[in-house]
Amino acid sequence: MNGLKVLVRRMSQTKKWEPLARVGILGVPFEKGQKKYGVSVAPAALRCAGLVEQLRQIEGLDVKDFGDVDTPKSPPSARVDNMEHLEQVSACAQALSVRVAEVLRDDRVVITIGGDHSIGVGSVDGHYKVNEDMILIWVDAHADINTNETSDSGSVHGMPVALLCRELSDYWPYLPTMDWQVPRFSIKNLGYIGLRSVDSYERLAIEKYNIPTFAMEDVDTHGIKSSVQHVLQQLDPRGEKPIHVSFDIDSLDALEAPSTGTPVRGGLTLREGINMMETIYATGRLRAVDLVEINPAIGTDTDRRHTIDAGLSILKAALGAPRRGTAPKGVLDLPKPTTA
Ligand SMILES: NC(=[NH2+])NCCC[C@H](N)C(=O)O
Repeated sequence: MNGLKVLVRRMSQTKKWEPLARVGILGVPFEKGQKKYGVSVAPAALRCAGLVEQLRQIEGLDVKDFGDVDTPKSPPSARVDNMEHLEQVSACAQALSVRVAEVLRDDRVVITIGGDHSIGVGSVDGHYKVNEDMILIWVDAHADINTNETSDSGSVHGMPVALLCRELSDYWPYLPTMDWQVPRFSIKNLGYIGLRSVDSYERLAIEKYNIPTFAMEDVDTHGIKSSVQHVLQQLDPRGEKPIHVSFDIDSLDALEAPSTGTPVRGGLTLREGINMMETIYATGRLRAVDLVEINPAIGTDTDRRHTIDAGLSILKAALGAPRRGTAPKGVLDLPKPTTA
């Protein structure tokens, strides 16, 4: 076959991606991956603030709320190998993984509302089961790639990435209760945006595995849009893989999203967050978004409102809400001016 024919055949084989106009929401009221009270009420707080109604306003979007994932009711277990509440974290992630896969198989973009970032183990595991070729963009102030040995806090919300990646599996001891989770996701499919609080061993891991990382200083240099485009390009130059965005609200500057457990100043503006999500939406390949670490129990009423609003804006951008508004369909002109 000549070169042209091969090219034509290859082009016709490449899947044409379009945004999915169907969405499923899952709430995960879980907070045992960190130490502060409150992050488990975020799904209820976001629903109260109009999560479902606001998403339904996006033209053509079919929104289904699948309710909350069952979270473990057992009393908090002891620390295992410097991992607080490992048993609960594991049970929650296992339940979430099953539910995420169900929503994806129903042909919907899955929106997972945490909960703390330890739930990323469940959402990414569930996504991987359906789309083995997925890429993962971890948007966060922190890298969350500690192991039990490198973590100072013992909080599992600082470890989900390390639990997920198969290349890091040798760095873990045997973890009781985690048998269900086989780390098969490859670190080669991971990218970071927004980092500005990275522990020393985390830095080592990022360098060792050459993880495409646009930390805040890189976002300053390149701008948010081309930072996102660079990460996507590095992970998937041909643009053919489904995308999972795990969005920690603390990637936003602490002034924009104050109600969160581990805030860090100097982060993304809400506009940058929105721009990032619009850019990813435009690829047509976004299939899963986690929104985690909103803690409505932290700060004042205004802090809470700003943080929840910021989260809603991020989700709307991820689902194609146009910032410039849409004109009414079939209407050709403005209403007649009323003359006095
Ligand atoms: N998802 C988060 N907010 N993570 C914060 C992690 C903080 C710190 N690196 C730790 O491992 O404890």
